[in-house]
Formats: sequence, structure tokens, C-alpha cells
Amino acid sequence: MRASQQDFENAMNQVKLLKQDPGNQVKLKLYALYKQATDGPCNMPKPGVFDLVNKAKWEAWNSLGSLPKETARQNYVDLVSSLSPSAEASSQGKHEADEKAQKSKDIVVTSEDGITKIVLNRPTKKNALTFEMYQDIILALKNASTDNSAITVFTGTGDYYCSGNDLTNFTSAAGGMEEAASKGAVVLREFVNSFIDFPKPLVAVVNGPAVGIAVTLLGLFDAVYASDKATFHTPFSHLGQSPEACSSYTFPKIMGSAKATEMLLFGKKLTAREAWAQGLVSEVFPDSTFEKEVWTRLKGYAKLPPNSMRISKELIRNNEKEKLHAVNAEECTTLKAKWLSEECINAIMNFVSRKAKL
Ligand SMILES: CCCC/C=C/CC(=O)SCCNC(=O)CCNC(=O)[C@H](O)C(C)(C)COP(=O)(O)OP(=O)(O)OC[C@H]1O[C@@H](n2cnc3c(N)ncnc32)[C@H](O)[C@@H]1OP(=O)(O)O
Repeated sequence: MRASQQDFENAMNQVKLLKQDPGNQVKLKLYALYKQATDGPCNMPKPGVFDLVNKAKWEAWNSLGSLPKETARQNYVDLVSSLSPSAEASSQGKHEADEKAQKSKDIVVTSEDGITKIVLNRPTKKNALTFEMYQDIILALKNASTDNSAITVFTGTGDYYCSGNDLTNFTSAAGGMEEAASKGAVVLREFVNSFIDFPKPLVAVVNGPAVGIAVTLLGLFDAVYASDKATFHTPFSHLGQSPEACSSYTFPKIMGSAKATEMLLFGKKLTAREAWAQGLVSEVFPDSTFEKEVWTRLKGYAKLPPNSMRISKELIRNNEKEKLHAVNAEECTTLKAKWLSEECINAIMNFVSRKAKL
């Protein structure tokens, strides 16, 4: 299969997220493939003998000769995927990769009865998502896409499903807001991409209130089951932010633009039944029987022929995958700028200094 422009852009983002320096040889190779994929064969004059760095780069690029742009793009994507954290894990064996995700501090991953369960496990902070948790979820989804389970389910521990992005992601970053915003945009893009591309049925079991990105992501799930104690709140304007997880596209499509506006612009909090009436939730259950009813049902679904479910999902998702990737990219660029705005910085500081909650 040929790497698309989107795959290429995703790979470029992944390079920025590498935890380990891949070494100069690999970096030169990446540079050369990137130049070949974007500019074509090297026709620049060779740098002088004392310009060591640029000479090495030129030689790496020039060595690719007339390699076609598409092949260079594919080779770049392949090389990055062999370096990415998830590939690092899978190259050491699938079992170890699963272990890595399962050992994660705030995400618990289990697989049983045909269901891979990804549990947000940070109840003292209402399951707010740290940078580390975003990365762990990306890895857990990557593993779940190829494990033996038929369906994958997200849920939360404690009274909340998830209170959204951990607002201290931005205030505790060593390099300050600017660096946090750049990192945030890259992480967010890859995180949302992993939901757009997830190949199996993805179900949210919303055990309690959901805030921010925990709500917007639901537009990319295949089914959403909610306790009647759950609420759905996207206070982006209150936080000086803008929508993410493709909700600027999925929400108007799911509920119509008038209802989407109330949520995404005015921050209207919905009850579980309101969210059901607007098409965001598949079904609402009484909290007292929620767990029992939902898991019984999901275990039944997990016995359905997995390939058939997968192919049906592919048919539905493929119609708009490209659009979703484009929306995700645009939302991330917009958010990166918003995170550096006075409106947003003030809102986050007010929360952190305990002056404001939602
Ligand atoms: C890099 C990708 C970025 C993607 C961007 C996504 C955008 C969003 O997700 S926007 C939504 C962000 N979330 C919020 O604004 C929620 C903020 N939290 C609250 O307003 C309240 O905590 C609450 C309404 C969720 C719960 O209130 P409650 O009174 O019941 O409990 P608390 O005492 O406030 O919370 C307990 C504990 O948890 C900490 N906490 C809760 N949510 C967050 C959060 N989102 N970020 C950081 N910390 C959070 C809260 O500070 C408390 O901590 P302490 O016990 O240490 O004080």
C-alpha cells in the first residue's frame, strides 16, 4: 500500500515525539528521504568541505539519485514507523508491547471475553488526561488494533468518566506555555488520528461526567453507552479554547448545527438523556444497573464475527477518513494558537490558582 500525504505528515509529527534520539545516521536518512519526497532529486551545489553538517546532509540526499518522490515518501513513513514508540514496543514482541501499555500508571488495559478494555485510572484527578496518558492511549489503541479482541472499550474509574485535558499540562511544562502548546498540538494530532484510524468497533462506557476532549472524542466512537449520572460538557469558550477531536465536524453532523453551537460555543452541559436525544449517546442506563447491563451486552457483541464488524466499520469510516484527518489538522493548528492567547492563559491560571472551576 502506498503512503498517502496524510501518512507522510503523520510520520513527520511522530518524529517530533520520539523519546530517544535515533542517532545521526538515521537523522541524515530521514532528512534525505524528506527532501527527496518534497523537493525531488538533489540539484543543489555541494557545500564546501568545511561546512561539515550541510555537506553530510547534501551527500545523504544526493545518494538517493532519482528515487521517485512517492517511493521516498513511503520509505520515510516506513523508517519512522520502525522508530516510533509503538513500533519499538512491537519490534520487541507483541507481549512486551501489551505489558508496556498495561504497566502504565494511569491507564489500565485488559483483554478478556473478546473485549480490550482501556480504563482511565486517575480517579483522584477525575481522570484528567496528562501528556503521558495521551501517549499511553495511543500505544494501547495501536496494540488493540491487532490483538485478538473483537471490540475495544473505554471507561473510567471512580465517579468521573474523564474531566478532559489536565490543565496543568500547560502550566507545569519545563519550557513554558510556548513549548507546551507546540508539544500539545503534535500529541493531540497523533492522539486523535489514532481514533480516526482505529479499525475495530470502539465503544465508550461513560460511567460519570465527561468534560472537554472526553466528550468531543465520542463523535469518533462507534457506540456510546452512558449511566444516567453522566453529563457531557465542552466549556471551550469558558477556557479561551476551541473544539478538538474533529467535533467541529462530527457534532454538527450528529446533532445539527444549532445544538452543536450550544455545546461547542456556549458550553451548554447536557444530561445523559439530552445527549441521547441529540444522537451523541446510543443508550442511557440507570446508574444502579449500568455496569451489569452494559457489560452483559458488550460480551454478547464481542461474540459476533469480528471480520464482519471490522469490514462494516471500514465501509462507514472510509467515506470520510480524509475529511476527518483534514479537520483534525486544522483544529490542532487553531488550538495551538488559542493555548497561547490571553483568554486561555487566564482561564487556566484561574483554575490552577483555585479561583475557578467549570
Ligand atoms: C494536549 C491535548 C489537549 C487537548 C485539549 C482538550 C481540551 C479540554 O479537554 S478542555 C476541558 C478541560 N477540563 C476542565 O476544564 C475541567 C477542570 N476541572 C474542574 O472544573 C473540576 O475539577 C471538575 C468540575 C471536573 C470537578 O470538580 P469537583 O469539585 O467535583 O472536584 P475537584 O476537587 O475540582 O477535583 C478533584 C481533583 O482533580 C483535579 N482536576 C480535576 N479536573 C482536572 C483537570 N481537567 N485538570 C487538572 N486537574 C484536574 C482538581 O484540581 C482536584 O485536584 P486536587 O485534589 O489536587 O485539588
